[in-house]
Amino acid sequence: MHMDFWKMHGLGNDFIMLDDRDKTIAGHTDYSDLAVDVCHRRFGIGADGIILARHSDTHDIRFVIINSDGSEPEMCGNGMRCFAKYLYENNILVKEEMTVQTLAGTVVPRIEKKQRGQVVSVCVDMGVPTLVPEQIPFVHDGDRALGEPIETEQGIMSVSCVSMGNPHAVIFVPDLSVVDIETIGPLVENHPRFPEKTNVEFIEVLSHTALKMRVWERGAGVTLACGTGACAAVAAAHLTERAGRQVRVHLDGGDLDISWDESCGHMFKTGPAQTVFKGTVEI
Ligand SMILES: N[C@@H](CCC[C@H](N)C(=O)O)C(=O)O
Repeated sequence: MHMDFWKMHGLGNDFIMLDDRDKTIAGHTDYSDLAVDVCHRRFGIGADGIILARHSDTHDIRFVIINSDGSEPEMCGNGMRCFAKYLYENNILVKEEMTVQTLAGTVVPRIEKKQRGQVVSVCVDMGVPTLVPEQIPFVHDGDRALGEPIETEQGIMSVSCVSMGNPHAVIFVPDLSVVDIETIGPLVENHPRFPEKTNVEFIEVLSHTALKMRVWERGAGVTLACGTGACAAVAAAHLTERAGRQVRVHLDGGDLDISWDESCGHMFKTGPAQTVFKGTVEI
């Protein structure tokens, strides 16, 4: 079977976008195996994950993401901006604002900027960050979520556990350039206190309005950016009085603007979405 795809990225966090509204891909392959195969950087197309557009009975559309290791997370912030652009430019959903069903609940991307009919920037209502144990699977030591000490073979570190629908462990560091992400990232991701594993964000606070972040993603390893992670980092930074509510997060792949609305409690994330190439692959 031939499968059409768009290869897209949001700040270098890259995805293979698939239109699976009629579930034509099902029956031809297992989705988890498909993700592992096509995301492979040498034997496949290469990506951090695949994203499927599916029919929804309750929302404009349903969003499904599968990490490059075949696991299915609840949400993806950078992928959501690509998703809105993919739907809009493919005439699947020509709406400036759309309601999207995800495993993390309803997410609302709004197309911010277009150039010559093409979407270049999207603002996503990412919902409300939470620290409650039911939302962020973490074996709590007491009732803290911020600055929780966990022990790894690299020593004791303080993690702030934030859910954006998917789990995040935010670690504040004085100097990001000396952090060994490839070693510490997987130790925290797979730490027994995170029964569903976790994404791990390393944050250097630059000012009250700017954070520098590098990320180790659950199911994908080091990526150039993570949208849900940037929101989790701003939540943790604000709640610990390290930052305000309007913050620019500098990532390896570029910048995201995060705004945490005080009245509704929602986080809004604005950034670019880009198409790399379009193609067809045999599965
Ligand atoms: N890169 C994404 C997050 C993708 C899912 C994550 N790896 C997980 O397993 O939760 C983002 O931009 O949010």
